This record gives sequence, C-alpha cells and structure tokens, in this order.
Amino acid sequence: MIRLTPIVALDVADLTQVATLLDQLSVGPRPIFKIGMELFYHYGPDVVKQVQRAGFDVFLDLKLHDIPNTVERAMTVIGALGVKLTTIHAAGGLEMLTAGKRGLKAGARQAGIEPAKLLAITQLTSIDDRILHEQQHISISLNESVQEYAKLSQTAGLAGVVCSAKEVTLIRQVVGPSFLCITPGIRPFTAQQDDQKRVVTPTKARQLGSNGIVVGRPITQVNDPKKAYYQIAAEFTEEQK
Ligand SMILES: O=C(O)c1cc(=O)[nH]c(=O)n1[C@@H]1O[C@H](COP(=O)(O)O)[C@@H](O)[C@H]1O
Repeated sequence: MIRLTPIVALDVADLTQVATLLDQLSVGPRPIFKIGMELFYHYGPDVVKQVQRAGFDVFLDLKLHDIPNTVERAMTVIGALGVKLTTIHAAGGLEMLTAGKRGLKAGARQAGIEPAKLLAITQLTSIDDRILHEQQHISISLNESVQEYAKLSQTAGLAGVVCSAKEVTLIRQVVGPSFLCITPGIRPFTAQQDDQKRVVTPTKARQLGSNGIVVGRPITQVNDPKKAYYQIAAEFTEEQK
C-alpha cells in the first residue's frame, strides 16, 4: 500500500514564512508541501517553483470547480507546473472531472513531464451530517455521499480522493484497495479542532489505512514546527510497537 510522507499545508501569508518552514523541515524524512489558494493567488507559479527548487514535492491544492471547458483549460496550465498532486471538486460531476483529467495530461505532455495525480474532494472535512442536510440540502448521509463521490472519481479515471480518514474503510469497499485516500482533518490529541469537524489523530489515520495525511496548523502554527512535524510523521509512518 502506498503511504506518502506527511503533507504539510503551507497556509501562510508570505514567502518569508514559506522559506522558514522549508528550512525547518528540510532534515530527515521530507514532507510534501501543499500550496493552497492563499499563496497561489498571491504569488502564482513562483511559489511552486520556490518549493520545488528547495527539493520538495508539491501538492497544488486549488480545488477546481467550474464548467468542464474552464476546468480543462486551467488544468492544462497546472499540468505543466510539475506538481505531484492536485485537486478538483467531485461535486462538479463526471464531465468536469474527465475534462480536468484530460487538461492535466495535456499540460504535462506539452511540458514533457509526468502528469500530477488528480484527487477529487469528496466532502470537506469541515462539513458534518448536519451541515450537509440543513445547508446543502443533501438528503443522503455524509458517508454515502463520500462513497458516491469516490465511485464517480474512479469512473472519471482519477487517482484518488480527499476525505476524512474516518471514511477510508467505506471508500475502499466501493473502489478497491489501490485508489488513493488522502486525509486532512488530522489532529494530535493535544491540538484544538479549529474549524474541522471530522478529525482523527495521525495514529488513527494510519490504522484506518490513509495513504497520506494533510496537516496544517498543528505544524505551522505551533512554537516548534519541526518537533511537531517529526512527531506526527513518526505516528503516521511507524508500525505500532
Ligand atoms: O484539499 C484539502 O487539502 C482539504 C480538504 C478537506 O476536506 N479539508 C481540508 O482541511 N483540506 C486542507 O487541509 C488543510 C488542513 O489544515 P489544518 O486544519 O490547519 O490542519 C488545509 O490546507 C485545507 O485546505
């Protein structure tokens, strides 16, 4: 089973903070760095290059969700950036997911590189059953919704999904063992939950079969990011003694 090194979400405001984190986490088992909307809207591809130049793999998380043509064209641009993972919303439907995958491949082909793995967002980890029913007016359960989106993403030829580790077992029942389940909403016992609703510890994520954890504030917003990262990485990657 594929188990990626932990993915650290670079949800910070500027390049100085990026450089500090790259420096702090450059010893030992290196994380994959996730660049999200905040940094990309500010700095564009330059911030991707900065992280790549420092020798790290990049997960570019822009969560595309638009009409198929727009998504395909945007994914063609992303495909040429040389990132390892990128995201799209499963809620956009089969045609949009397929167009996204096609764009990503076309961009990579033009640049002469391997295409990024495309992951579909199922239900954000900040959503729970109550929000799903009362605000999104979706009548099936959150677990069913996540399973349906996983099936749809597999049909579209994606590499995997983003979900809570709580749903990995259910997802594997419908898409098999090799479909990637990348799981944010990770909180060590000592950390506060913040805006996340479906949270698990790094140890639990490993036990539940997560292929990769995404961790932001419990690493980037603490006094000692390096210590926090290595502790979380050890919990996620080491077999239980
Ligand atoms: O796509 C994501 O990475 C993502 C999906 C999801 O359902 N929930 C979620 O929290 N994320 C991202 O994972 C990171 C979690 O950050 P923390 O809550 O600070 O650990 C953020 O960068 C979110 O954008």
